[in-house]
Amino acid sequence: MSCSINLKELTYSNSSKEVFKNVTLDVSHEEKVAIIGANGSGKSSLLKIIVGLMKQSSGEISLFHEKMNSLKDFKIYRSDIGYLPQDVNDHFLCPTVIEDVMFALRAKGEKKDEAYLKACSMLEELGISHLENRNIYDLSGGEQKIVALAGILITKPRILLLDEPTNALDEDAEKRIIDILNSIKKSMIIVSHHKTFIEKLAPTVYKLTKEGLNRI
Ligand SMILES: Nc1ncnc2c1ncn2[C@@H]1O[C@H](COP(=O)(O)OP(=O)(O)OP(=O)(O)O)[C@@H](O)[C@H]1O
Repeated sequence: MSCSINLKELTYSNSSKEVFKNVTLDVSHEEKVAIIGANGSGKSSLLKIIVGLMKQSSGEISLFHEKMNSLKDFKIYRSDIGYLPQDVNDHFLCPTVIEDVMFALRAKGEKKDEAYLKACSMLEELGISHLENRNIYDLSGGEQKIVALAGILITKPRILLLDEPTNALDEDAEKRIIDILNSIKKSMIIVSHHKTFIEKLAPTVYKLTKEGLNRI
């Protein structure tokens, strides 16, 4: 089966310690994989490394069978990867919800009317139409998380890397996110501490420790 993401013996050390080593993982086309692990085990760092925001200490990353040797290589695939950070505070580029969700489509050259209609339908699908004209920085943490997800899903990336997507969400919002993510046929890596969420979404679960990534 074709692989979207291949990680080979990744090691990552920050300024004070080795965070993890021997991380090897293949994520197939349309496969959904969850990563769990203790606080500080390096889950967020691993996602940032896969998306090219941080650099591994050693080891190899391939996206769509292309080896990522430099930032330039990651740039080629930037629009193919939808990355939802754990903390979405710095993620937004526009003041209002609708403008922000439309932003990536407008940047790709889509006409304003078409981008608006697509953004409205995305907000509706995620159950947040009522937030359309709200200032993003007046929203709650959970509301901001869903808006950030809307801005990612609307661009239809080939891979989704989601860091704690249901953190701070209420039960209804979490259920909507599970239904939507289940309906999306894409490769995904989902980092979460939320057991029931993972069980409903990802058949393959790995645990990250400083010794490596092990399937559980
Ligand atoms: N900006 C930073 N500067 C220095 N060290 C950092 C920074 N961010 C994270 N770390 C450290 O790197 C290690 C891995 O952090 P990371 O956030 O990747 O872990 P995590 O598994 O995602 O944790 P959590 O489950 O708490 O979100 C931790 O020891 C953390 O203290």
